[in-house]
Amino acid sequence: MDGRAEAPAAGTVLNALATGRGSAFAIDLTVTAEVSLDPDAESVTGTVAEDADADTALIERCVELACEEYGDPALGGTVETESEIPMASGLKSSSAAANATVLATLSALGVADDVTLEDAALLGVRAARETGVTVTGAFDDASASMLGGLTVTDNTEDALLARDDVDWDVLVWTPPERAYSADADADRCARIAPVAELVAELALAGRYELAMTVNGFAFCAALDQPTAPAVDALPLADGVSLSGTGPSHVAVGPEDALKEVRELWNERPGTTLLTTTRTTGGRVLTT
Ligand SMILES: Nc1ncnc2c1ncn2[C@@H]1O[C@H](COP(=O)(O)OP(=O)(O)O)[C@@H](O)[C@H]1O
Ligand SMILES: O=C(O)C1=C[C@@H](OP(=O)(O)O)[C@@H](O)[C@H](O)C1
Repeated sequence: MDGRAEAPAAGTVLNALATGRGSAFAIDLTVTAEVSLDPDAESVTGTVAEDADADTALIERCVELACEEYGDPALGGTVETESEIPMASGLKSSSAAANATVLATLSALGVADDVTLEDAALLGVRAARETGVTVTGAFDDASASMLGGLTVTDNTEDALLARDDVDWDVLVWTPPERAYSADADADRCARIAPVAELVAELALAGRYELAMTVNGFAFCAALDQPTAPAVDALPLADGVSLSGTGPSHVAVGPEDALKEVRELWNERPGTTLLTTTRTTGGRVLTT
């Protein structure tokens, strides 16, 4: 009973830590998960290909919950992820790893076609809450990764408020530091709720690029992240924001403009990457 699946990373339009409402868009960097289920195995053992010391509780819980809900809770086995997404950098590696793992498990159980992508994403959100890797559940990030395109959600109710296809070039700057979302200062984020309300209104009106720019300045202030990368990017890009709780930043706009921003961001420590949005989200792969 084997299954394989992939799911993409995402960038932020609205960070949900202020009000519970969030918005994110899928980008073309992926996590692949391989699951092998075994009735004789006593538990689920996870491995992260790039990092032998990484916390595997999230992906192990995803396999367990998918077996409990759609198969046999007594099943054990293995899960291994292989990822292009830097971990704990604001690019939603946790949501993508959870989504890929849930889909790979459903495929191993032979029920992937019977479960909607939204329900599969909600199972990953449950696993993320249970293993403490999230503050709000991060259904904004999970839905963008699983459904592709751009989503707006209310994470307090795990409700999908809107989904849209966007077709953007995307520049990502990833500093060398890591920032685990579970460690973010949620109380300071809650203080900027009036700005987050405005960002939600802009996003629900389809003014995504302006929404993300306002989000970026506000959350950089709340989370003590630098605003200079946004000031570098703003005259050139259509939108720029701190992604999630950082430290990565994302900018969207015409490719030529993003190449100019890249030259400025390349002077900072870390790496830059030019990619695109993705309208397809999580999917089962052949084993
Ligand atoms: N490739 C992966 N495989 C397994 N688990 C992962 C992977 N990437 C992230 N995670 C889980 O997600 C946690 C990081 O989540 P988080 O701080 O929210 O970062 P991000 O912003 O990248 O989602 C890790 O500690 C780990 O539990
Ligand atoms: O844990 C959470 O509830 C969230 C974490 C943040 O993302 P990162 O995990 O990318 O920092 C944020 O953008 C998201 O809206 C909600």
